[in-house]
Amino acid sequence: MLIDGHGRKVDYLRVSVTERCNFRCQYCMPEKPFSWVPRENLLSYEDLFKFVKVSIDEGIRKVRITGGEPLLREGLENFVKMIADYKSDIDLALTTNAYLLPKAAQKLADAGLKRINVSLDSLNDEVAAKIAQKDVLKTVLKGIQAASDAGLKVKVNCVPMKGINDGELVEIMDFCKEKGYPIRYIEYMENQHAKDTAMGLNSEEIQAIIREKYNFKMIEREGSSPSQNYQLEDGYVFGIIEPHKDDFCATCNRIRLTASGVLIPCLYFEDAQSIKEAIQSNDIDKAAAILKDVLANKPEKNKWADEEGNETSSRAFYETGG
Ligand SMILES: Nc1nc2c(ncn2[C@@H]2O[C@H](COP(=O)(O)OP(=O)(O)OP(=O)(O)O)[C@@H](O)[C@H]2O)c(=O)[nH]1
Ligand SMILES: C[S@@+](CC[C@H](N)C(=O)[O-])C[C@H]1O[C@@H](n2cnc3c(N)ncnc32)[C@H](O)[C@@H]1O
Ligand code: SF4
Ligand code: SF4
Repeated sequence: MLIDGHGRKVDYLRVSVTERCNFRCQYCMPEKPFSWVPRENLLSYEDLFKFVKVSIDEGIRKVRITGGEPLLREGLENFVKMIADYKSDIDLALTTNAYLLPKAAQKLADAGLKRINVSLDSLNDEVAAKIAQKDVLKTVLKGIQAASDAGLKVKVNCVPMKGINDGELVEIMDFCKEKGYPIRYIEYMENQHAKDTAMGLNSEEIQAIIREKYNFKMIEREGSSPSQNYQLEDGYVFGIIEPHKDDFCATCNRIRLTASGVLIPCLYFEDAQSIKEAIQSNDIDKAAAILKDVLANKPEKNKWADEEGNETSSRAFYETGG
């Protein structure tokens, strides 16, 4: 079992396979980042898998593949298969913008992927294009349907932004409700890579908008998910990811590995250590020791809602995988 320096059990590894992306979401990477990690600095799938194996052996029970846009990296289904074949009862999932799912969904399901979380910020062509800075909506909707048709369990992520998509939060929920997908609204997290004008809605503001149409109550959190869940009177469950709440980090069970082998203890903080050399020299004991050291130094919480005001993170979401 893996326990961090604050006594929290850590059983969830998020692995970013690339920082590149085919979208430029305003809240994540509005301009093309000026220096992508060169391809030769990326860990191969075999090396990423070696670390996933170490983590599973040490107590990780949930692995999420993310990015950048993970489907941009060729052969992702091979990586999925390596993990699924190693331990079939791992909660293995993917977070994607869905654009490349029409072709990839069935291959991923065949390789052993169980579920998928997709980003859907708007159901309006122009608004979706404004957020992603590309005409994406039709293909995204096809991708989500392809995932569902391939038997993957789908959840939808939506980042509400003031003056951009806040007028359609209920409509997006109704779409998800009809399709049977749980939706989670994510509070925008301040960071230095987002568009300067980006402004998110907090949980209370999101709830007030939903309450204009639906009554709902707060319910228990589901397993190790970061989402606080709420239930409508007809039983439909939606979630809000509320990192600005004081107790959000109290139940943190997550650690992140980047595509170049940097192990990041927290989405928010700078401190991180590389497992690249240990993995590439097959020094498994050293990789396990780095994992434990990073966990021992995992910070207690973020400072997005510090007393002195929101503190902005220099961490890029496209690099850490969100
Ligand atoms: N601050 C913070 N935000 C997080 C954390 N984990 C997830 N999030 C936010 O929630 C977003 C959605 O997460 P997903 O990639 O869908 O994964 P998940 O919510 O853990 O997935 P489930 O297991 O299906 O609940 C992330 O991209 C982040 O924006 C966390 O540890 N800290
Ligand atoms: C970094 S993306 C990577 C996976 C994939 N490209 C996608 O968009 O689903 C993972 C998640 O991070 C979320 N995200 C990115 N920037 C964010 C921000 N500033 N605040 C809150 N969530 C953010 C996205 O909405 C998405 O759900
Ligand atoms: S949120 Fe995902 S899709 Fe949007 S720019 Fe970031 S990595 Fe790309
Ligand atoms: S901000 Fe850091 S400590 Fe808090 S939940 Fe996210 S990863 Fe965990």
